[in-house]
Amino acid sequence: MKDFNRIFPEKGLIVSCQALEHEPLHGGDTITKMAIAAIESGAIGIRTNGVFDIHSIKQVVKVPVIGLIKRDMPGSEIFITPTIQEVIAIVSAGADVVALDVTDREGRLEAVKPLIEYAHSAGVAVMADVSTYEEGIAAEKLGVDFIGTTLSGYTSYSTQSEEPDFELLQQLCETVKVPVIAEGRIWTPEDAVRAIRCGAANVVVGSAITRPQLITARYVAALSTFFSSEH
Ligand SMILES: CC(=O)N[C@H](C=O)[C@@H](O)[C@H](O)[C@H](O)COP(=O)(O)O
Repeated sequence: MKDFNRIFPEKGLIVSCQALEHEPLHGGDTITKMAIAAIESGAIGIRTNGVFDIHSIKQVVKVPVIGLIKRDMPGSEIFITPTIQEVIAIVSAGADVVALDVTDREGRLEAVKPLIEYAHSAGVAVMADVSTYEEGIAAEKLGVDFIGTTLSGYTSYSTQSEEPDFELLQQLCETVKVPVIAEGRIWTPEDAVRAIRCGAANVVVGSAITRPQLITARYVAALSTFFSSEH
């Protein structure tokens, strides 16, 4: 088990900087610049996807980087760091923490064991992205270093909501010994503070800071609602 306090000695904001191929900010050094901007403003860590961005961000920031690789596997719903190949690539790219899916789908709770072992053998911590309380408990038993509420709302059987899953966060914080990271649909500074009040060790914010297309869409939707209600 890694020493969480050594990786993130202070509580604070981790900014998720990610753009998949179909997203407008994908490519070049855009995501690295996002990460630099986040760090300049006080973020204590970065979460990012893919070997290129992990490696490039590690060259220019001193804060810990949580790395993941999203990969579509035919016939599978497991998307975040599905196999050991991705773990090896994330470790080689220099990430301080590997994030991976620890959901109760497709026998994953068994299949993920060698992925966790590999990261630990390389001296790299593991963040378990879970969607339910039971998965969080299972993740702790598997020896992960911290647990994120990342996948709540993204499995068919988890709570579906537009809001962050504060209930899951609170339940996990009250039960597990490993630090719990609040992640998923945190859109306001108030949400972030509420997450810390629930007992979160840190808060990951992604789209609300680094996906301008989604930020823009929220403003456009609010204005459209207003204009349509005028008539
Ligand atoms: C479900 C999934 O694939 N989540 C991904 C995990 O890395 C990212 O796309 C999210 O941006 C990240 O979890 C932060 O969440 P939010 O963008 O809601 O602040």
